[in-house]
Amino acid sequence: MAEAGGAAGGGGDTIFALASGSGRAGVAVIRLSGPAVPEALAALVGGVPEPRRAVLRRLRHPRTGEVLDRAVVLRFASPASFTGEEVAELHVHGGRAVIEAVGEALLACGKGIRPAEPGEFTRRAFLNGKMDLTAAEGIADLVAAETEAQRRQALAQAEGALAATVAGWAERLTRALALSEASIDFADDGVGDEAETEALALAQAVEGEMEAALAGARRAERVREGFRVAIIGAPNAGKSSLLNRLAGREAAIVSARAGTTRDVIEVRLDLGGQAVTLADMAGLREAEDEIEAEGVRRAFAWAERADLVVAVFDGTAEAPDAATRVVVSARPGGCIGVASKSDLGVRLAEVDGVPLLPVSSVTGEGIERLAEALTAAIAGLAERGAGGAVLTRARHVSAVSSALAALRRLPVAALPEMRGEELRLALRELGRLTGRVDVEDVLEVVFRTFCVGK
Ligand SMILES: Nc1nc2c(ncn2[C@@H]2O[C@H](COP(=O)(O)OP(=O)(O)OP(=O)(O)O)[C@@H](O)[C@H]2O)c(=O)[nH]1
Repeated sequence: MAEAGGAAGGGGDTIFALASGSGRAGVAVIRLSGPAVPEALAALVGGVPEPRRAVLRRLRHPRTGEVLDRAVVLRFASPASFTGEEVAELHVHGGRAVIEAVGEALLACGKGIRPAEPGEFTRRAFLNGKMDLTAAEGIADLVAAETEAQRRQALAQAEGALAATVAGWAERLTRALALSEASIDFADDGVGDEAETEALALAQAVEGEMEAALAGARRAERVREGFRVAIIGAPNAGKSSLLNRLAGREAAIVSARAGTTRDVIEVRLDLGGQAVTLADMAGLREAEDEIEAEGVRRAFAWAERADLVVAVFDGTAEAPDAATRVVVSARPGGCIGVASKSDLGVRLAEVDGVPLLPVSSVTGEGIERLAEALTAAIAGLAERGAGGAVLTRARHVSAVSSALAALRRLPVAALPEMRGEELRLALRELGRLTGRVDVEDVLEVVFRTFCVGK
């Protein structure tokens, strides 16, 4: 971390932002970080409180002396703070006017005090060596987490689970590099071969762990972003009605006219603690016009990338429709079959060995069972490949893939010098992952997604 740390973290400015949510609330927390925090506190509350002791103070405008609010003030002295800088929290009453007045008072303190950019607190924490880049990402995910699984995964990452795994890989590869170099130096003494063998063994073990981590990455990414479930079926099969029933609200338009849904309609659900994006789409058939044709194309594309498909067959029909049947047969195991409109009597019980669950969006029959089946299927997907290092983002996957590619080239590298080069390359990729090297180009990508106040 040392390379990225140091004075670069503060940039001299002192920043502030509302750290709690916007909107009326009992308490709002305004957070400050930077060298001018003690002076700002002196100007606002008439003194600099002892670190880590909550004190109740009148908060005054530094120029007019007008009392703005009574606040609980909490100060953290550098470096023992979230950002590593001087930090303070002002717990004020959570009204809009209070928050605005305090913001204005802070600006009136001068001394390079300004509102924070999104993610700037965490960015400073990272630059001051308080956490690595993966932990910073974990914090962003934790703030954004909507479900239990997301919260758990994000917290583990924020607490350094991925960083620890990567550090373990880097340590062994560094040792392999040292051995590899020693083998060049001592080639004549006969110890070279032994060192070389040990270096390769170390690299191979890391290789295996990286492969396992990459295999679990899709699952981790899904936990973070939500699993994708497509509702497919013929026009008028009852897809939109089913989506509305499952979502518990009228998200999609239901109409007796076939071909009503033309674009993909997505709703977010929490199924057993997992975030799920459930999508209703155009009915699969020969489209009657260009717009519908585009809808059908999008439907196929969405369904293809889906983690799970709910195939809706019109339960009152004598035979299953061909297009939906094709999709079902193409996804053995990745499909839940439904016979819709069960209140009108069901004639279809299974399609090509896939049992159909009778469901009625009118009476609600079977909806609970369908939700349970979906929850179990998603839980199964989330379980698959669980454990080990968790690569939650494309950025992680790309860095580990590149490192792995370098390690795979090791055994075929003709010269020991070339092997050293590959090991350095792999280490560099791991450094990018944690933010130890090439920081600037990844910083923007990582912190762009943060909210203000974090
Ligand atoms: N009796 C009964 N009618 C239903 C049920 N589900 C849907 N319908 C009716 O079937 C028709 C089509 O329903 P939708 O939900 O719009 O079907 P869809 O598959 O989304 O249709 P498209 O958007 O055209 O692809 C509407 O008239 C609904 O009222 C059900 O469970 N029972």
